Amino acid sequence: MTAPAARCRAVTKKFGSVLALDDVSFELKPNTIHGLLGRNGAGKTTLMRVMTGQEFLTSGSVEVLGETPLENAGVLSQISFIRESQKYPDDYTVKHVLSTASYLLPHWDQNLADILLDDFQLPLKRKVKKLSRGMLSALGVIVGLASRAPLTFFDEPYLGLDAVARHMFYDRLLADYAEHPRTVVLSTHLIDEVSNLIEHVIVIDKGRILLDDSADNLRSRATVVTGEASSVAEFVGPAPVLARETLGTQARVTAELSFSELRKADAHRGGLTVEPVSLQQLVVHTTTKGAA
Ligand SMILES: Nc1ncnc2c1ncn2[C@@H]1O[C@H](COP(=O)(O)OP(=O)(O)OP(=O)(O)O)[C@@H](O)[C@H]1O
Repeated sequence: MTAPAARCRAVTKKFGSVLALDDVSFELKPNTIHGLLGRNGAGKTTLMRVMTGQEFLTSGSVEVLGETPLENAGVLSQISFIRESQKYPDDYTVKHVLSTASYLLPHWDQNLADILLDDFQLPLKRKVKKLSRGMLSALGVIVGLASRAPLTFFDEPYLGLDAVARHMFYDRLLADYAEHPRTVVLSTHLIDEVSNLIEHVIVIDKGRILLDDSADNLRSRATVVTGEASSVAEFVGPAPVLARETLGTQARVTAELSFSELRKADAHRGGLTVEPVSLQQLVVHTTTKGAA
């Protein structure tokens, strides 16, 4: 079995009386794009800070690439952590940021950085403090991608990016990842946008892991059934219902039924349509249930 890229064991992190992480245990799979999903304040950033050696733990242990990340220059040089609130020295230009990153990150690819600079049309000589919000996010995205770090964390990297730029980020990430597989953690609230990108899903709520499974497994957990209400009810049977909408005699029900070809054929005979549940629906349902 291949070693995990990182592993948290019973990690608890308290900030005074705030329990940000509560007995968290999970692994990051090597060469996999993970979605780290959860509501505001769920603990996503804290989890990434813990894994990148920026926070001391209250209890538990973290291993990254087989070692502790805390004050471990060797491990930290293999990690790229991109977040919106990144601070740069006051007089830094875009060029300074890129040359510092190229110096600190041994897997840096300048050719990729140049292509991305052109894609996102970032002015090399402009001071970072004069960049627009979207340009600042684009700079983070460029550093994160061109670093080609074996372990790359993107903490909501899209803030301020318009839809075209966000999709450019997703496309470039996917294309570069296909050629240079690595472990990626993407924390985002835009679940629908990234659902084709994410291979493994981790959902955190109030500092606890609620879901930790492959995106394919999750999608097959539930099915959306649409059609005449009584036929839908008959088809769904006793399966737990996650969501229900009705419009006149029509119903659209999301139920814990695995999505299969067999069910699809049955549904068609009954004049119903069936679709796999979307990741977003599943995450919303899981976190609302967790909050209840
Ligand atoms: N340095 C800190 N001091 C005190 N409390 C903190 C600190 N950092 C985080 N917290 C608290 O820990 C909890 C988790 O915060 P965290 O930033 O990890 O959430 P998040 O999932 O990243 O949220 P968002 O999606 O809103 O960015 C929150 O209640 C937050 O207020």
